[in-house]
Amino acid sequence: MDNYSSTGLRPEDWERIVDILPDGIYVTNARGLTIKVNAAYEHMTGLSARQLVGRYIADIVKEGILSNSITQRVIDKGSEVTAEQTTAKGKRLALHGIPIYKSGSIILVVTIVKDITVINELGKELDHSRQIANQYKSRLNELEGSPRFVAESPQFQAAVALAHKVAEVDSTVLILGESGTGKEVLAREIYQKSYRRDQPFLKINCGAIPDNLLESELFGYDSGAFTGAKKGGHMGLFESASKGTLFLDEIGDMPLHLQVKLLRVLQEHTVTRLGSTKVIPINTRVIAATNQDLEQMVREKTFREDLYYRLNIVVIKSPPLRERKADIPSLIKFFVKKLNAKYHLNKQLSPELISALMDYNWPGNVRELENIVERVLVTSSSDLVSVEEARLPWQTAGPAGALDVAAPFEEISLKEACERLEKRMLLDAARRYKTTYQIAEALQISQPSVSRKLKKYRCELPQ
Ligand SMILES: Nc1ncnc2c1ncn2[C@@H]1O[C@H](COP(=O)(O)OP(=O)(O)OP(=O)(O)O)[C@@H](O)[C@H]1O
Repeated sequence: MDNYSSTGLRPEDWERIVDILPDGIYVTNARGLTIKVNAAYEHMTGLSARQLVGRYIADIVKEGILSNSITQRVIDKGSEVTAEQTTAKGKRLALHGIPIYKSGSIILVVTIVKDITVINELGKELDHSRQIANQYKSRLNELEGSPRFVAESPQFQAAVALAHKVAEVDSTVLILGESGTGKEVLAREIYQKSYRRDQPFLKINCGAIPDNLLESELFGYDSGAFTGAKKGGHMGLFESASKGTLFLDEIGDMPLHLQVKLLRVLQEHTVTRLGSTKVIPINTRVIAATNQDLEQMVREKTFREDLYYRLNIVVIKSPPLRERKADIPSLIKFFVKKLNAKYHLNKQLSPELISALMDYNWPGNVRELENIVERVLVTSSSDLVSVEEARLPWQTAGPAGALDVAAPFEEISLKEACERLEKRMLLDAARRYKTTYQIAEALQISQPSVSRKLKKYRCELPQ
């Protein structure tokens, strides 16, 4: 019993089925003699079965009826071949030629033809719409007069100018500065001004995730690289950000063994997934940032010297807010506008409050200012918030025994006031920095004085 009779279908039924398929079908024997073309093929190419069936494909091409033959290539190669062609009427066709074997020899070649004109057009339209959307987005930002950040002081303007300059080239950039000074803002600005702005910007905080996870996040892994590895593997951030930009925040926290791998990626522009030997070329721009003293870390051998020199080519310094107070009023305006919109408020800070904010030395930099403005806006009841209503943390006695400037002067001695202020500043710095050397630098006193004072006030550095 053959297949036809077992399914109850006769050869002419198969012919009909082939003719109602939406894809074009072109069938030849092993020597290229055309056996069958279906109706969809005729429709797509404008050729009739009569012109083709019973004729050798080589002759059809010779006569210029078909421009080239995928069938011939399948016969020559002995395996599947795919190609794209444009017809005389401008239709875009995708062709897939498949050899059918019997006892080790080709008996038939079947070519499936799909009309991809519409898909191509849609793809082009989508790209075009995306481009227009992006243009409108940036135009809208300009028109709304909503800059992405504030750069009023000459110090921060210089950092932004350098960011714009290096945006044009692909070099690796290192951004240095205390926490909360706007290192990420600068990294995003480099990206926004680069030709990579329509590609991804990915960010990872090297200090925030465990070492083994950081490794697979950055470099990816192959299936079977370790127990629990995802089937099919996992693309790392270097690969995902290819053509785009990868921002490596807190680079100083990257463990030494990963620093070696990072250096290799930066030098060779290739990445090798964990558990694999395949070398994958990448085109990822790297921007790194840290608030740590990398030079000191190199001396202490916790940061690789070769990587440091590789990263140290273009360095942008993000200055602390206390060194660029000219930015404070504009930053306040910027945050007030943003937060008013976010919380549907219509509040302003009084000139006295703004001047009190100007007087503070901002150990937590712009992030601290942003947080305080938010707290002041959401906790106050008046539309014009006064200094008293704002209850700024450094002006009210906190649990750490902060100096209460609102308290009547006669209640405490000058010595006590100085000590309270000293303790408060020291506690603040101890929360922010990891070593007594960093605290000394921030407070501009010697390291032995820091150690002595920490002991005096029984402060301990976080482990
Ligand atoms: N010049 C600026 N204009 C407007 N907002 C700013 C500016 N600089 C910083 N900010 C805001 O302050 C906050 C902290 O900035 P950012 O995250 O860039 O600092 P950072 O130096 O990268 O901090 P960290 O070292 O802790 O990662 C963010 O919310 C950011 O939007």
